[in-house]
Amino acid sequence: MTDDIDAIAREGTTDIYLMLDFDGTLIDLAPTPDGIHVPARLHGLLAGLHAKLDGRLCLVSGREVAVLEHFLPDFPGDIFGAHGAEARRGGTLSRHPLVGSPVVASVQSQAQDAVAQMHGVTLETKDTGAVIHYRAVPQAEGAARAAAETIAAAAPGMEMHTSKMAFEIRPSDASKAGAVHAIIAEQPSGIRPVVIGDDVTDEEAMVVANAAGGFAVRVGGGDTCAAYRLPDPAAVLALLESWLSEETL
Ligand SMILES: O=P(O)(O)OC[C@H]1O[C@H](O[C@H]2O[C@H](CO)[C@@H](O)[C@H](O)[C@H]2O)[C@H](O)[C@@H](O)[C@@H]1O
Repeated sequence: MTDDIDAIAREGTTDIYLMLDFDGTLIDLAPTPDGIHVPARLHGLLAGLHAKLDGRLCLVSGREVAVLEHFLPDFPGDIFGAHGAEARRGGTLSRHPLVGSPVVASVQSQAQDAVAQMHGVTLETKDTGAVIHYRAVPQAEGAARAAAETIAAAAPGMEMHTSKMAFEIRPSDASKAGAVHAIIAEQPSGIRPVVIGDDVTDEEAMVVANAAGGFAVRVGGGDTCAAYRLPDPAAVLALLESWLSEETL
């Protein structure tokens, strides 16, 4: 494991397919999901690198595709959203079969009732499920977890997943690993998948990238299967800038 940004940069861009997480990787975490700040230079950086990589750059995020389109309106690449339960590929959006279902509606309704009982805990709804956030009241973690587990256990086809100061109920067959598998299956041999992420939800994608001959970069702390580590999103942007400015032989 190394946190040497230069060592990662030397991996080069000639044969990589770059898969980027959003929160905590490209942008700093914030008190609320809507409270994030997107650095102005990120837009041009992603567009420039997408072009340099001949399109081999995508987002793989827990956020919904529509939310990512809101924060990154000019992003030209493919977007895997809602932990792989949604995908915008070549401009066409596909969504998990549970979107719009009574199952998801019931999950959201129960989650709304649950957070109403927990002071400071908030609800983020997605068309694929619900997220119970306790960042403002860390002492509510146990109650939030119990509520999310109970709701998920009663929802066919859904599971509870742990995120940063949050518990999400989402389709059990959706994952960031599935997104990486889909990309790899389309690429010619010799292209190395590269996953950069900060959370436990990114680790399953990193495992796939490693197994396919690529590599991963973990942002921040936590156990990881990644070969590299960077301290924060500022370092990730510096890496991307380094890759963008490298001379291709
Ligand atoms: O896969 P990601 O792109 O990293 O998205 C993961 C989740 O990110 C968001 O929640 C996290 O970031 C918030 C803003 O910084 C923070 O307030 C929250 O505590 C974090 O859990 C987003 O709200 C979720 O929907 C994403 O699944």
